[in-house]
Amino acid sequence: FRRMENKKEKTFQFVVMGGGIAGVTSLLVQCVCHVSRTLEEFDVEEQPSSVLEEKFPNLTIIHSAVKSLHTKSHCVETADGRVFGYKKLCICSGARPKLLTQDNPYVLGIRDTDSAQEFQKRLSKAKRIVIVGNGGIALELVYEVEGCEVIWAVKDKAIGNTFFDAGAAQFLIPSLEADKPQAAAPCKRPRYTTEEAAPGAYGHGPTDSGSALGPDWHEGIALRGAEQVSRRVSVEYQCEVEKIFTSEVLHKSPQQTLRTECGDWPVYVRLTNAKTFGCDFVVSATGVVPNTEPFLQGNTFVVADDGGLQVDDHMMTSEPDVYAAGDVCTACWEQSPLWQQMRLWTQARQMGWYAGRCMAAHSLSEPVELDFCFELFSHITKFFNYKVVLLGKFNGQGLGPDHELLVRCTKGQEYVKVVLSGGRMVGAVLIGETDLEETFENLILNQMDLTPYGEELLNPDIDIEDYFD
Ligand SMILES: Cc1cc2nc3c(=O)[nH]c(=O)nc-3n(C[C@H](O)[C@H](O)[C@H](O)COP(=O)(O)OP(=O)(O)OC[C@H]3O[C@@H](n4cnc5c(N)ncnc54)[C@H](O)[C@@H]3O)c2cc1C
Ligand SMILES: NC(=O)C1=CN([C@@H]2O[C@H](COP(=O)(O)OP(=O)(O)OC[C@H]3O[C@@H](n4cnc5c(N)ncnc54)[C@H](OP(=O)(O)O)[C@@H]3O)[C@@H](O)[C@H]2O)C=CC1
Repeated sequence: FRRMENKKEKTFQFVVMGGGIAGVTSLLVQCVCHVSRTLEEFDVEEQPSSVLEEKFPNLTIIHSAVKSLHTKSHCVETADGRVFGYKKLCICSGARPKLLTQDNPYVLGIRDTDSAQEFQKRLSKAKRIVIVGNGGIALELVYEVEGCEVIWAVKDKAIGNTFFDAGAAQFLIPSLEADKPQAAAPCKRPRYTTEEAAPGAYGHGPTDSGSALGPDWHEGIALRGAEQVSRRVSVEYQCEVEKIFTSEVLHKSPQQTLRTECGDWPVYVRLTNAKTFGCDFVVSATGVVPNTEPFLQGNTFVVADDGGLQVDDHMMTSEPDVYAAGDVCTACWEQSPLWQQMRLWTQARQMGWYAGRCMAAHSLSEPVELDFCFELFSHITKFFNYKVVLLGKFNGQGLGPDHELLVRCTKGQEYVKVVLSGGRMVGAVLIGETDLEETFENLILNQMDLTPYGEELLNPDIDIEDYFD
């Protein structure tokens, strides 16, 4: 304790750890709070750290990873050996890909600019890749990759299990078989990217990654393989990876026939459905693990089952004066029946913003209430070139059999699913230009009894927006 006390170079009121969206939002709240207590809005834009420091005289940016945290002496030690004290600390260290196997050069994960560039480089020489996983990254890649055969291995009966049900999957599947529309709509949202990190800025090991890519990351990046084909995806349902082995192993094994069957490839993937595919490399799009390692040793953080730092309704971890936000944390407060955590850009931003507000309020001994954004889960994204809006318990999460579904689907145009519980709307999946999101968001929030409307709720001839206005 005394040794760390003596090593402290400086003690800051607030220390935010991590330069992703959660960290940036959280620290800007600190800066904004010091400039004006009433300022509530700001834009996140990429700027050199010197410009930020000039704009916010109370801000110091340190380009070094945190290698250890000493909660008892309220200080962090950076990879370059410096020690900084804090009054309040917010951990925003994000997450990293949960790879199928570690240290296999043929198994890639995608997280930050570097890993995306590596993927792009390897893809440009590839004729066939295997993508494993059934969530966000896999959904984006199978649609975007061209000029390369894709084998997509999913554990489930339908595609996209983290975002929608089998009905929505069935609606989307034909888009995988059709050609991509030529003139893609231009990206309207600003993309969130990072500057190249200074060499060694993030140390080694799990912390040497940059910030997560986030929405629209593949806009403007050519995801093209070495073949002259357009998109060619084969989905292998209800299977997992049994084994990944290289051609050297194959040469030594008695399974010579396998080589004749599968062709000559640098790496082979054996699936639990007994099929083996040779490929140039494997993309492990199998979720994330929160980056907590450097902070756990010597401290007594309560860690959730998914590996995240548990936080309460003030974004506080179990350690005094330590907050956490974004992918690194797990929301463990009593949640609104219409919200759930998913490791998403929007939630990282909301958590960062709210954590910043809580830190400022606690320092000023002011009360702070759980932010309204945690009342209702909402996510807007794009899959297979369709706008996708997810609201509330969009997949009936945690509702058991006690819920009812209403579905409206027009092939190639829209898929609308409403989840009702006790006659009230608790969730919705809207795919395509449905224009229903605002009305449904209101209906979910006001919990109006919709029993009298029955299936008319999704009658396309009724202007529902007008009706409930
Ligand atoms: C390919 C891809 C596409 C995505 N697309 C979408 C999408 O379309 N929509 C959506 O909502 N979400 C999307 N996401 C998820 C979203 O990007 C993340 O949920 C979000 O960016 C997490 O933000 P964060 O700030 O918590 O973590 P991160 O962005 O991971 O930032 C963590 C930061 O902490 C730093 N760090 C780590 N360890 C240390 C340490 N010891 N010391 C100091 N710094 C450290 C890292 O270098 C990094 O800067 C996508 C993710 C990926 C990978
Ligand atoms: N447009 C968007 O909103 C996007 C969001 N993201 C976010 O980025 C992060 C990383 O994306 P991603 O890696 O796709 O993670 P996701 O959590 O979205 O999906 C991971 C998928 O991999 C499956 N899986 C896990 N382990 C295995 C295994 N051993 N074998 C086979 N399948 C497995 C999971 O199944 P199960 O669920 O059954 O465990 C799940 O289907 C996520 O937080 C995601 O939400 C990424 C891209 C786009």
